[in-house]
Amino acid sequence: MLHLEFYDSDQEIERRTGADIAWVFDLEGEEGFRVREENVIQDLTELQGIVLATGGGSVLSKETRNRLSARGIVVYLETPIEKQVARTQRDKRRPLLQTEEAPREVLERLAAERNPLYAEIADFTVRTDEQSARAVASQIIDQLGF
Ligand SMILES: Nc1ncnc2c1ncn2[C@@H]1O[C@H](COP(=O)(O)OP(=O)(O)O)[C@@H](O)[C@H]1O
Ligand SMILES: O=C(O)C1=C[C@@H](OP(=O)(O)O)[C@@H](O)[C@H](O)C1
Repeated sequence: MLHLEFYDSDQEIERRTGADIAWVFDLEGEEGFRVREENVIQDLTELQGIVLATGGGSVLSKETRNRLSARGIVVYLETPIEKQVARTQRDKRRPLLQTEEAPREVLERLAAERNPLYAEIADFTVRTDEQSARAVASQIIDQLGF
């Protein structure tokens, strides 16, 4: 049976810094966070036999996009804005959403900038709004042909 190790770029940043993501944003701003994110993804994409969940903003880096495309099979988990709003509304750990601006507007702005970048590197896309996380995972496994 195939065994894949799971990594998450945010968790890896938190492990290396000993700080949570919100704290990294507070101390170093988004710019500092993005440098850390790029470095972590550079290291993790050197590994084999892993599943890597990246932060949603990681694709803003061209180097990261190139590394993900070159080293892995990229699955774009597509979620409509409506669902993104619902799933994040009680979560206080997302610094980009802790602003005066309405979450929906922020999410729409981020989507407009990022969706073309997700599309650019995705090997395939799975919608996450119509099914449970388990069903999404099973659909990905089917698509991969494992
Ligand atoms: N397919 C799904 N069905 C229902 N809830 C989901 C699904 N996928 C994610 N969620 C929920 O949405 C929230 C955000 O998910 P998360 O995986 O943290 O998103 P991301 O890492 O992309 O920001 C979590 O509370 C999670 O349980
Ligand atoms: O979209 C973004 O820019 C971010 C998404 C977060 O990760 P998730 O996509 O796992 O929520 C985390 O990296 C940080 O708060 C910034």
